[in-house]
Amino acid sequence: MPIPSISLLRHWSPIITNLLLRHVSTVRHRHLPIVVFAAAKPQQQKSYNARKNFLRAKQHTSKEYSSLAPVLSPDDKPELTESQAIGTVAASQANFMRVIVQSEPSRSGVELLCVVRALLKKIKRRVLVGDKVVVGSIDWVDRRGMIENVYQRSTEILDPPVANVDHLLVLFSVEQPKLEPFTLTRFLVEAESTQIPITLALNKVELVDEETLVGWKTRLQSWGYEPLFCSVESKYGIDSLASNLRDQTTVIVGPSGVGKSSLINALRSNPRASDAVEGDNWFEPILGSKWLEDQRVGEVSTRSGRGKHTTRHVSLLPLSGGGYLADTPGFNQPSLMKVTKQSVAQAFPEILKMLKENEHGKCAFNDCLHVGEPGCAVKGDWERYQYYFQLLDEIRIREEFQLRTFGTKREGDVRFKVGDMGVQQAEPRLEPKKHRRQSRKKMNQSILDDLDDDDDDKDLDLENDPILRALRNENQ
Ligand SMILES: Nc1nc2c(ncn2[C@@H]2O[C@H](COP(=O)(O)OP(=O)(O)OP(=O)(O)O)[C@@H](O)[C@H]2O)c(=O)[nH]1
Ligand SMILES: [Zn+2]
Repeated sequence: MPIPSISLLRHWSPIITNLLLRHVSTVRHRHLPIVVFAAAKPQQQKSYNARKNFLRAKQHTSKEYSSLAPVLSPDDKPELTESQAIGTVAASQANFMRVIVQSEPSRSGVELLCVVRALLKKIKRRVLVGDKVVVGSIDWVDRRGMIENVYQRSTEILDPPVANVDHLLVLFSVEQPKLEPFTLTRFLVEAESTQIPITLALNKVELVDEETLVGWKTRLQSWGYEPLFCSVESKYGIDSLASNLRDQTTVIVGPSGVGKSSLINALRSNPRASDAVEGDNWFEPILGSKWLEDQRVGEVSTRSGRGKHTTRHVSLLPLSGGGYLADTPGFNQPSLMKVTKQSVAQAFPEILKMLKENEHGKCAFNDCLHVGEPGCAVKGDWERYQYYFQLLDEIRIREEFQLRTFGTKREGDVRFKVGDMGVQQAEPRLEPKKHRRQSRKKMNQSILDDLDDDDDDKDLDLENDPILRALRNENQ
């Protein structure tokens, strides 16, 4: 069984270049404009940068999985050979992925350093941290393997790119920095728009008196949230947070300085959670693996001053009690890119409650924006109504700008790409479906043709391979 090695990367590069060239010429052929944000007026550019690509999550529908990117369904249990295993991608670095797999027969977790199968790259199937994958060609001694296939994702957030996140922890501090209700609302609206379950926690509670905390609790309850209080400093509330995160993949979201890194470290060294040491989530790391080390709280200021162009590595840190925590506290500026004028109301529990309690269960107009239309079920006597107005206005301005610039206001119609050096680009989606199918057919064929030359696919059962079968089927 060959061990995937760095020499494989050399082998892939002409294929990838070839694909890139093919892609570029397709775009040119259609005379479609590629709009680059840098070309916007300074003011527009600024507001767009500020709204940069934050926490956009996709809830996948089966439609989004074309046969060009076939995935294993969550219930698939492929028969595994001795050199295959199923695992979770815990970190990605350059061309390697660190995958934690269950090794047979001991069933304990083992870290493997993996490359991604060339075919997956060719069909542009991105493997993300958090993905559940099938690893093959495993060398159990050298801890090497190759990612052969990916399972369907339940969710996908894009900044940082993590698959299968099933919990968002929105963390703020009561003081240092002071809890600011509008900023908190922005983060909550962004988090709600992903439709991933949320926990709201307030840190640094040892800095304020009991009365202040009770005040916040009542206030946040009226917003529809049940906040958890904690202090990394005094260890207050860390145990209940730990049990809240158990067995889930959690991303911590919150402004700079509230204590996200500190909390991650505290949770990972929590003695209560470590009762389960060498239990559920224990695995054997590769000697010298650095990605598992503690978050440096000292790195805070460097991180908050992090340039847009810096590459960020995301890793999922296993919690000893079970579950994972994403280690990139990267969400400092909610962009609200995924939120539309019509959907922003869905992110306010107060509005949802008023609609539910209304005798008709809705407003008189289906497209009611709840800004005083006749027959509107949303009444004005609630604290965050002004914030709702403010956000609605901001989103309206963005949608109008998109309409002028891209000829579409739906975020889903514009693709955002982080190009070289992190420059953000947007381009309209390629519209004509027929054309797309045509070129996809050609691409499928060229992938099938290319396969004969691929060393790393030689060991696979090409006849029965699910990905290849799907490509062939589509071309029939
Ligand atoms: N008083 C007090 N300070 C805390 C507490 N938790 C964290 N801190 C301090 O708050 C500062 C910021 O903490 P970090 O964990 O780096 O904050 P962060 O949210 O990761 O910040 P960014 O990395 O900039 O997003 C550090 O000086 C911590 O020591 C707490 O419970 N009480
Ligand atoms: Zn209404």
